[in-house]
Amino acid sequence: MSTPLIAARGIGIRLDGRDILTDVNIEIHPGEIVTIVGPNGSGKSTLLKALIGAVRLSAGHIERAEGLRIGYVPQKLAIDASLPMTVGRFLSLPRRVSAAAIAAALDKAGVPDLAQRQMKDLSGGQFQRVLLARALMDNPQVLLLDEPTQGLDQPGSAAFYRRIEEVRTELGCAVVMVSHDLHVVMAASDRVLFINGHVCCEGTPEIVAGAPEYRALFGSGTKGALALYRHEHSHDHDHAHHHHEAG
Ligand SMILES: Nc1ncnc2c1ncn2[C@@H]1O[C@H](COP(=O)(O)OP(=O)(O)OP(=O)(O)O)[C@@H](O)[C@H]1O
Repeated sequence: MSTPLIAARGIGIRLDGRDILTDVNIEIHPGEIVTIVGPNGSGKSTLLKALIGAVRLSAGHIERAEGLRIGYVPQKLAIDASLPMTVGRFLSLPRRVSAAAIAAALDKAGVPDLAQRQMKDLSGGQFQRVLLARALMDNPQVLLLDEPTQGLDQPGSAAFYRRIEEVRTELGCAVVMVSHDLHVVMAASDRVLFINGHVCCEGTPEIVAGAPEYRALFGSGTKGALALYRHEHSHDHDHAHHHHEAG
């Protein structure tokens, strides 16, 4: 197996005296799509932030490939509606980039014509695409997305995930995302990590969807959707899957 781009080894995170994550191990390999699922408050966003190095660990460590380029789409980004700012300007923050680089990033995000538009006038779906464009600016080897389709309707989020798969194919980047859109995500992921303060189970979407921990929480309703959306990948994955004791 390839050398991981990011590897978390036995990490723990304690915030305000509470253990949020305990003994989490995760490896991200080039080109794979990994989805993190779990109930509200289970530590998904915290895990993503830890992977980019934005949260202090209370145990374990994280290894990143040297010079690793990371793109990150945060869960929330509030922009003051009274502040006039074009999409192009937004993509030029915090450091100035060329108009060509802006156009290329918007193109990759699937919204080539938005550069002159005002940020405050964008629809929810367009806004998410602009955040994606920003994350793609530096041609990342790993793209991390925290609930990127919240607020989008079903066709909107399906289109977003299709774009993510295309970006993965075009750039060859790994994708790590947190999502509640279980149907679509389970179908588009190579590997799923179900967390609830620790890794409850992980493996292919089929393995996780069939795991008792997953079914207890989300039911078995994704089965039909999986069959519907699941498609053949042109490359092989030989990731081992593990079950961990919950609790
Ligand atoms: N800065 C912080 N200080 C203290 N507690 C925090 C902090 N950030 C997050 N938490 C707590 O950590 C737990 C995990 O939060 P996190 O946002 O990672 O969950 P999540 O799985 O992403 O949830 P959701 O699905 O609701 O977005 C929550 O109980 C949250 O209140």
